[in-house]
Amino acid sequence: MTRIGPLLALTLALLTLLRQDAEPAQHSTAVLLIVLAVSHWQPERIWRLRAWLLGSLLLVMLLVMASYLLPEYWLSIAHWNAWLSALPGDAYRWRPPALMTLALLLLVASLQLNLRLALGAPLLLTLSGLALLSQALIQQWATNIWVLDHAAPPSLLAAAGCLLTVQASLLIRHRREQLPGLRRPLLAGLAPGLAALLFWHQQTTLEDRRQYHASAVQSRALAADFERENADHLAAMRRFVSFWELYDAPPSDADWARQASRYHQDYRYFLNIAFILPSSEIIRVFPLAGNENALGARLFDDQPAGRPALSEALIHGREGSTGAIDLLQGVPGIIHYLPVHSRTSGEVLGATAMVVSLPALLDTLFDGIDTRAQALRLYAGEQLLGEVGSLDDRVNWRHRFSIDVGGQPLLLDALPGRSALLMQRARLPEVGLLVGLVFAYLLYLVLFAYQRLAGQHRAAHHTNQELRREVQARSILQREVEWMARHDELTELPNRRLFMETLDANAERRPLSVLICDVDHFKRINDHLGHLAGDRYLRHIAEIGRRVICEQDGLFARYGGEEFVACLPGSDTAQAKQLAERLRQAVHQADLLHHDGQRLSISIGIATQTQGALDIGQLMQVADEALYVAKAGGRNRVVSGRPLTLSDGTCDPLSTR
Ligand SMILES: Nc1nc2c(ncn2[C@@H]2O[C@H](COP(=O)(O)OP(=O)(O)OP(=O)(O)O)[C@@H](O)[C@H]2O)c(=O)[nH]1
Repeated sequence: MTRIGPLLALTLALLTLLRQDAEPAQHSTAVLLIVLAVSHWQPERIWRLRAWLLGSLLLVMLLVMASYLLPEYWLSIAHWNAWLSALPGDAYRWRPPALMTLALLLLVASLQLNLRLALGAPLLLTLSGLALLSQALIQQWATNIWVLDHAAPPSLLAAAGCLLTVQASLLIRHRREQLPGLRRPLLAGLAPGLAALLFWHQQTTLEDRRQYHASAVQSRALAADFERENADHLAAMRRFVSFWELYDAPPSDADWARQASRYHQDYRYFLNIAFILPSSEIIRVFPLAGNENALGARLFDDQPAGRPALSEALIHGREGSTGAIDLLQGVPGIIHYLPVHSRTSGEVLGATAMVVSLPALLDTLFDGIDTRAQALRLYAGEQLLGEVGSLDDRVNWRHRFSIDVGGQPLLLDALPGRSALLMQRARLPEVGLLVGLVFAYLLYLVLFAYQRLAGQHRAAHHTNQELRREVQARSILQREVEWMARHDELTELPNRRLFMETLDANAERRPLSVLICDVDHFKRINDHLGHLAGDRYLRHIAEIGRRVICEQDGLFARYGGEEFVACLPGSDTAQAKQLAERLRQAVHQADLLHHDGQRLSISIGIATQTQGALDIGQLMQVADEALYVAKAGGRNRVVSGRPLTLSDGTCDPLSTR
């Protein structure tokens, strides 16, 4: 599609360009499409050509859009025409329709933006599609009272559609992974874009109707002027006739000339004012100059077209009017015949003829009318009686009015000129459309940026959470490691290290006792009941030790293997012995049996320091010796250690009491 599309668009545009009957606006649109189609190829060596083509296109289309937007009093159509005088015809007629210009402008812009999502290319393409679609739909709903051409022909719409499809497929192919995130900004941008298009359509239709009705009213006023002028000169001629009725005889030459000249002055379009005898002979005519051939003419014979009207006046004594006929003077005109009755006898003395030259009447009426604003044509039936104004560049409107001229119907056609209508035309529809589209574009950009930022924020938040979880896991691990460094995993008691640290921490405390407890014949438990049972026994002893020792604010720890130790700050030998005894008994009474049913027991050695500097090594050694004594003494007993030797060489006298 990316190769065939531009080729197809190029062909369609070329075919339109070659059509003889195409409007100038179609030619210019076709040229723009051809340049745009060529810009879709990306010649590797001459990539600058493409940038140059697109830049020029953008400039041209911005100028065209400006011509739709700028108020007439800022930059008049005459100015545009003067600048573009090199183009044949009226430059305004070369201007592509507004929606087509917009659709192409959006296509060029999205190509210039390299179809980047962050710069709004998807929205531009969608809006361009909407502009093309609405043109196709407008053609269906055409009201035929457009001032501006709103729709390009189907071939050009199809060409633009091809280029749009090419760009859309390129965008989908290259930015596929980012498309799912586009939904929200695209829909949000489309809503005001669509509203702007609808607003434009509604406003432009209203403006067309307003201009149509305004020009119809203007033309109707002209028709009314025409009828009024006709009624005025008839009324004047009736006054003229009543003067001759007072005269009661055919007028003399001098009198006729004097009276008729006044009326002729007021109504310049009277070719002449004549007096006709009942025999239809013209005996008086004013002005004589130019009407010499009329004087003496017998109208029944010489102007048969006017005979019925003249008979009305001369035979029946009523006003008669010829309608539009060819006059003796060789121009189209209307003759009104008004009978002149004798004041005394009432007989018809003759008739006054008022010969109206239609071209002169039209000149009088249309004097001062802007012939660029409208062309006027006057018909009698199918016969064209006169016209003013050029018929070039007219909109497709015709206001037709029937005018009663002395009982004869004439038709007045008013054909409004396009450039005058453009001058009076409001720019609101196009301005509204542009403002709406700019708003839609900005909304897209804001939402797109917001969505992208929100995505980045979510990713950062996710990473943060991961990091926090990692830190938590590591700190738990750290605590576990720290705990394990100071505790025994099997019994969960403090281990040897924590025991030593506790002793260090209580180095100043006196008295200070330690117990070393050893399970009696534990090997037998392992051997006969298995290591798992041995472990369970150790955990049970640990539980008993923790309960008993911690009650006295002491620390019960596993020293290693089946050996436990207790640190009893503030306990003298007696208190330590009492506690050790309670511990021993508690273990002995627990439900811990050897395989042969004998109760499990422990032996405990005690060492107490009541004064002097703490010597942990000696303290532990004394307790160990006491344990040895307890073992040697038959086990399941508590033995206090020997007195400790202080650093000054004296004995700790209270250490065994
Ligand atoms: N199940 C188990 N056994 C252990 C553990 N640590 C040490 N032991 C066992 O404890 C036993 C200690 O035995 P010995 O040192 O010979 O002493 P004993 O059998 O308790 O006899 P006396 O101390 O002389 O009363 C050994 O069989 C070790 O394998 C442990 O964590 N779990």
